[in-house]
Amino acid sequence: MDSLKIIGGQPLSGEIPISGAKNSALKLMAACLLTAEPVTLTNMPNLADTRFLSQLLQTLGVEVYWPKGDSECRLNAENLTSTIAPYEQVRKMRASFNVLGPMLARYGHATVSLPGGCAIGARPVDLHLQAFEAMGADLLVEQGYVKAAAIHGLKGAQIVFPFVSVGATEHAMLAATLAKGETVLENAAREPEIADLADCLISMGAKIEGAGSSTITIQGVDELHGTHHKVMSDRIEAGTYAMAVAAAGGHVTLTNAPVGALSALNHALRNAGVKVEADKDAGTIEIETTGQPLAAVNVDTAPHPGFPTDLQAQFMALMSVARGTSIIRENIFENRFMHAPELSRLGANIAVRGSEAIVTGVEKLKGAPVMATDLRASVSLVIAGLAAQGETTVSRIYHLDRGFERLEEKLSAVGANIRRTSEEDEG
Ligand SMILES: CC(=O)N[C@H]1[C@@H](OP(=O)(O)OP(=O)(O)OC[C@H]2O[C@@H](n3ccc(=O)[nH]c3=O)[C@H](O)[C@@H]2O)O[C@H](CO)[C@@H](O)[C@@H]1O
Ligand SMILES: C=C(OP(=O)(O)O)C(=O)O
Repeated sequence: MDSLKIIGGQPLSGEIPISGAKNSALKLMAACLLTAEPVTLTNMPNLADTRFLSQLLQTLGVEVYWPKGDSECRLNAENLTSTIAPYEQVRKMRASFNVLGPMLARYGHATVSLPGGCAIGARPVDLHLQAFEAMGADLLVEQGYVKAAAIHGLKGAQIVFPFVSVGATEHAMLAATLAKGETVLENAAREPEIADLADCLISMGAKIEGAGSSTITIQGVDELHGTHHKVMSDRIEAGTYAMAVAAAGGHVTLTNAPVGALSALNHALRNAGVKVEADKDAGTIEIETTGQPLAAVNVDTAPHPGFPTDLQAQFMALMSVARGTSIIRENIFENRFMHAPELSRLGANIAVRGSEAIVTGVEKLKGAPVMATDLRASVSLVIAGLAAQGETTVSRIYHLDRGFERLEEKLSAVGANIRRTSEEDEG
């Protein structure tokens, strides 16, 4: 199993290119199931998650042309050979559940295992299922699988989500593109990845209005066609590197950055005393520290445009070295503080009380062996390791490989002392 060895204390300087967004790419890949024509996605991130989904799509009969390391991926779902997505593949990743809606909408039936994903809470799929039922599907949940049928096709519906769900919004939108009549999604998620998915679907012939707002209206069409679509840049990756620079110190420009999608983080970083310059035309975000200690800042995670839960662990690592006490509230997932005890191994002072973490900044963290527990928790340990004195070893980094493309290469290029080791290297 691979680990990362980090010698902290090096300031970072230079440029970090931001990859395509994992959380957008996965739903865009699922969209290929809606059409018999090829869908070509560019700016695709090469990640364990996107490669897993490509394997699942191939199991269903999708022809995938995606050479190793390439950022262009061509998907052709002309002839599906199966509409059953098996447990062994779906359990690995939450977003693989999103193949259900497109297959149900195009073929009138689909059987998909209940999903896996990061262990950050219970993560039921009841809102997804309620949306399909409202669209006329018959559902049976049996032996860990959702069996869905809509023999005469899905029909448009008025769906009011009781709370905001990114996955359910995307899933209902995907299915509604081929339903008969109008679907209105109320209290829809407003994450930038939803607008990216809608843009791609519109370029395939879908009729969608309001994506990016809390009411999305979809007029179903009879069929969709192929398209070329560029995956949006990863705001979580960009935010993570911004915090790595803030924690380690230095001056870095993030290129191909999702300018405009990170306002809650930028606001928090500026309040902490970090210089943040976003240039929309150039697609860059410049991050620079002043040499002064960071100020403690409170954050509450919330659906977009609030502070993203996927940046909460990284912000906790940053606040571990700020001056004063910050309160971090996690409002989206009920079990997303697993990085706190690991950060404490490096000397962080964090008390967790329910959905609140009280972080009292220390002057210096000290390197230690730590273990990654989920994707964003893992990268928070990398950030802390970059800021710490001495050597930190982060083990179980297969979590990191799910969502960060060439992490150690990108960080080394700006001066970080970080390298990947495998058990064989250790002898
Ligand atoms: C692959 C992907 O894009 N993952 C992202 C997506 O996850 P995901 O789409 O799973 O997150 P949701 O927005 O759906 O989850 C929000 C909350 O709603 C709950 N819920 C959700 C659906 C449902 O049917 N019932 C229910 O109770 C969840 O348990 C959670 O507490 O959005 C999250 C919130 O921004 C991010 O942290 C994840 O990185
Ligand atoms: C929680 C995440 O992913 P998933 O929803 O696939 O578990 C994430 O990207 O931070």
